Amino acid sequence: MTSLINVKICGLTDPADVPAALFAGARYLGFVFFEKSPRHLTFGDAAFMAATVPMGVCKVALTVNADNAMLDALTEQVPLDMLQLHGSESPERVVEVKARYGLPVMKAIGVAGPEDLAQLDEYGRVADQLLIDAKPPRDAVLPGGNGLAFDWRLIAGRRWPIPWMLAGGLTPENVAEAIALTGARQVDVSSGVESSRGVKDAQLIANFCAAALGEPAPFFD
Ligand SMILES: O=C(O)c1ccccc1N[C@@H]1O[C@H](COP(=O)(O)O)[C@@H](O)[C@H]1O
Repeated sequence: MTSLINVKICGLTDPADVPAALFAGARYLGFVFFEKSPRHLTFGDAAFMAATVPMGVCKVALTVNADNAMLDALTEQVPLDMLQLHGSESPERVVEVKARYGLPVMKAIGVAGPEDLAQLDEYGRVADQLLIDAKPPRDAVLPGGNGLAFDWRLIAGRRWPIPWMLAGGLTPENVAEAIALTGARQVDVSSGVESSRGVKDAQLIANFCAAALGEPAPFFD
């Protein structure tokens, strides 16, 4: 039976992370292009990993306030299926990026309180998907990928104009509850499937996907 939940494993750093995520059932793989991140990839390393991803699995490039020169080089050198904009890109910039690269755009929105929810409708008019993440602390180096959750009750029962993903502090232990509470059909994880910062763990990836998909987790010896 096909599961109704799509999982994105974000921040792959090792070529072995690709088969680990595919075997676990991930439908989206995220590659980070942000130098301050421990998951940052060179275009060459990302192209090598992306070449091993079968058709039908979405290869997502995560960027933060990237300019056209950076995105030109990225899209020329790495085969991609989607751009994830995880900075303070305006709705106008989302429109511009979509038109310039011809790729679907997923806009990340940081949520901490009810005052952050108005942007969901605004970006819902221009993006192809929304990614709802915890708003980073004021002094955070990274605008995401911090392993922080937000109060999921803020978005429970919401009507969404376009497809969306839930992210932020998800783990194998809490993802089923997060799905049940928010009604998310897509979930995104980075820190929660790492053995140390920036290092993905095949068992944790399998546990996360199994928990999201409502299946028993395989055990790797
Ligand atoms: O993962 C990163 O290093 C990163 C860097 C800059 C912006 C976003 C980043 N990650 C995204 O944040 C979500 C949530 O991460 P976490 O599970 O809470 O660690 C992640 O899935 C990425 O989409």
